Amino acid sequence: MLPVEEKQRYAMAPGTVQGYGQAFVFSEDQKLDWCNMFALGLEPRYIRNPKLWPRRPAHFSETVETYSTEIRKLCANLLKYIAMSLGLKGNVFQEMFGSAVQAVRMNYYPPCPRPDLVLGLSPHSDGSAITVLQQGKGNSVGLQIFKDDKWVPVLPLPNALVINIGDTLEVLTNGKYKSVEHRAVTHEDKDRLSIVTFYAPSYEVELGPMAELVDENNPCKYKRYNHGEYNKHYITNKLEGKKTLEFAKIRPENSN
Ligand SMILES: O=C(O)CCC(=O)C(=O)O
Ligand SMILES: [Fe+2]
Repeated sequence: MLPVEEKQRYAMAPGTVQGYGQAFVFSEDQKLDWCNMFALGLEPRYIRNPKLWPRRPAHFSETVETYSTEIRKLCANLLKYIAMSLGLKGNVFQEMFGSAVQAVRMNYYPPCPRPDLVLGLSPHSDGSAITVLQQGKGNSVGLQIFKDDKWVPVLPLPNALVINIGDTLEVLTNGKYKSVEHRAVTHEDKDRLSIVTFYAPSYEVELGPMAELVDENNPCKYKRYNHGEYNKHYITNKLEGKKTLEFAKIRPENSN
């Protein structure tokens, strides 16, 4: 691990999400999560901030590059099969997304003397279409998903990736695929690392439920919006369950 002074060179500027630090902090009295994040935008190239790419360890950038190229292919493939599972053409998401946005976040959760008092990462759904999450080898259980009104632990399996559905896919599929609310808890004497890739449409794309998935039995639940605006809304609000998806919801009072 790099010394803290070196990590500070890559510090996350307030209101941004790239670099080292804690994202989603908006007030002095907000209870902070027990987590150090390091995040980098990867694709399209213009979202990269080269000043935030650490020079040490020597192979860091190359490793991130190789890993991300493979994960990008995986995301494109998963979306192809998700499209087919909905009876749609395999390439619909690829065509719709344009140059897909890809970012990586490494979350480090140090051991926490009072896991009962503080979360590693507050409950949220991801704003992405899909998220690929890798948990450190031999890590303790930290990730939990909210299912049937309960927090359910996601056991780390050796050599397995966790795939989470994000808000964008919920909107596009008009709720057929639902984004998963999740959080991370801490451990009294074990640390934990997760490496998380977010894959989403290009910022200039206009999104809304796909026409093929809307009919009289499945009325349109979400409005059309610009993905860049949604992303801005997402990163300028604290993590709070699936609250960010409210942005896209058609409210009963203006649904007709
Ligand atoms: O550390 C984890 O397992 C959860 C990370 C996560 O949900 C995120 O980075 O969005
Ligand atoms: Fe997440």
